[in-house]
Amino acid sequence: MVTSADVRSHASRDSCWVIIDGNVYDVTDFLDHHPGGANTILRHAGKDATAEYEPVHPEGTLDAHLPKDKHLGPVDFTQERESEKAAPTPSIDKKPSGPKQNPLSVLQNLDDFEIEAQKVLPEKSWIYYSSATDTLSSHTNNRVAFSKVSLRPRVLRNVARISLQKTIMGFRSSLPVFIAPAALAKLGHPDGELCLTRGAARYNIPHCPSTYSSISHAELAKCLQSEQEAVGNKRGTLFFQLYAPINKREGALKHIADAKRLNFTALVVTVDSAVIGKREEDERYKARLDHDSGIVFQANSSPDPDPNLDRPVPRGAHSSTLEWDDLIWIREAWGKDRPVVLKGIATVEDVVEAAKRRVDGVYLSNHGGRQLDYVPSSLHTLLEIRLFHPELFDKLDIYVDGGFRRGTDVIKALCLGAKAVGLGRPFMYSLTGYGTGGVCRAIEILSDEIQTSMRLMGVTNVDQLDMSYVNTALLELEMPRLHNLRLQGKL
Ligand code: HEM
Ligand SMILES: Cc1cc2nc3c(=O)[nH]c(=O)nc-3n(C[C@H](O)[C@H](O)[C@H](O)COP(=O)(O)O)c2cc1C
Repeated sequence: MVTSADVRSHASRDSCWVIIDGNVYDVTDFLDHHPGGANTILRHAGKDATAEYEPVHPEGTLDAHLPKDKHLGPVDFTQERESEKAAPTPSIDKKPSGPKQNPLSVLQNLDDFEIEAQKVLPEKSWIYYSSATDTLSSHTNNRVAFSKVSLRPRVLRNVARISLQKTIMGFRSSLPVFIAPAALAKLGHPDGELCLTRGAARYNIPHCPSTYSSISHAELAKCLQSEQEAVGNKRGTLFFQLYAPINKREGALKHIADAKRLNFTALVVTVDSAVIGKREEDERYKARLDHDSGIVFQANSSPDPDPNLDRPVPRGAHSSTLEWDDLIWIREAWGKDRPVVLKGIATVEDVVEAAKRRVDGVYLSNHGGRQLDYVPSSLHTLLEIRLFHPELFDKLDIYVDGGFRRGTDVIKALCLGAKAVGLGRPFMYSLTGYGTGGVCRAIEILSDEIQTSMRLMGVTNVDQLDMSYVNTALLELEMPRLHNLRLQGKL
């Protein structure tokens, strides 16, 4: 037993203890390895951190990541007067009761879910879901690109019966759409990612949970299985999104082994996150909390980095040393039978690189505008491939995400050659407050929009969609220019 007075006396960066669920943990050495940042924990140093910890970590996190000798045992309050007990950190982030969410039947499009989510999400969670990097240029590009591609509908065709089925990373999906990896779904609903797995299974589309799922991957696999047993059918599938951890190979191999054991059917390796982007809204909010908790401000990066010093990489929550050659052992560990896809590619050159490696697909993405600023939308990169290296579409499968909100957005990407489209924030917003029902309604709306637009375009099968159905002249104006000749192999 550890007394709560003891816990209170370990409240600094040099010695940091926290209480979680009645047990005391020494997290001093872990501070600089915490993917959510050291200050996130330091704010609770010497206190009860359960209320902050619980909604963002799956069961078993402490057992899996904190060495046993740092589990100091249950906290003993008996030697204290009631008034001295280590109280939970005061809840700094409760949403004052505001307007109620509209019934799901009233919502008409995926943007409506964003409005409803903002009504109920506490400020910190809203910022986490909605924020993007630096000037928001990458984030804005994602939406703006859709307005630069118009549709070219054909008429007088029988469009009564249509098919939306697509094979996505080896899985025959009912829609050309999947749920993109997004961490911490429990911020939006206590069932967290379970809502996404259930919704995806019920509509027979894939769900790709994040490495940082707030529900454990094992629970998601169990959830999928029980959804499938309920209908006596193999509906839905789970893909595994992999961030290579700081200890790269060792950590990644452990994730891959878990993914295989739990029967995840594709491995999606995120490659755009050597460091975490500078999401200013997030950082401003956390800096305010730090200031209020008396944490002394420290700049993120040294103004004069010394390449010879072996220090943790600033903003380096995951491996910053992942390279193309690492794909060899990743493929070996994952095996040949199930697809490996690289997520976070933004240039045609990197698609060429990927095609030389043994990967099954690339997933064009600027991470919803959350990583590097001024990165093109995935629609833009698709067009680059189409113009400069169209043969790549035959060599590997190309998936996309970023700013997709409408059925017509999905159709445009399919016309340019994408196999399927991922959506991140819309599904996080859809589960917020509404749970599984919200996710189901979001999928229904998207499916309805895709079907309606296809019929109005004179198309009965998603595989018929090609460049003849779009006018890309405006977006073509933005293609890299001086670069063109090199891209075409003429320089
Ligand atoms: C021991 C006390 C811990 C506390 C108080 C704590 C608290 C938090 C909080 C509040 C967040 C949300 C993000 C933020 O507000 O910055 C977070 C994120 C996270 N934590 Fe912890 N955590 C603890 C331990 C751990 C452990 C042992 C792990 C295991 C690796 C872990 C992994 C993560 C991950 C992966 C994220 C998500 C990062 C992201 O996507 O931004 N945490 N943590
Ligand atoms: C709240 C949030 C968390 C995310 N977490 C992850 C993650 O853990 N892994 C990852 O590869 N991408 C992550 N992403 C990026 C998404 O997979 C996806 O690329 C992006 O959300 C697509 O843009 P959209 O939100 O406009 O649909 C996250 C995005 C958001 C909004």
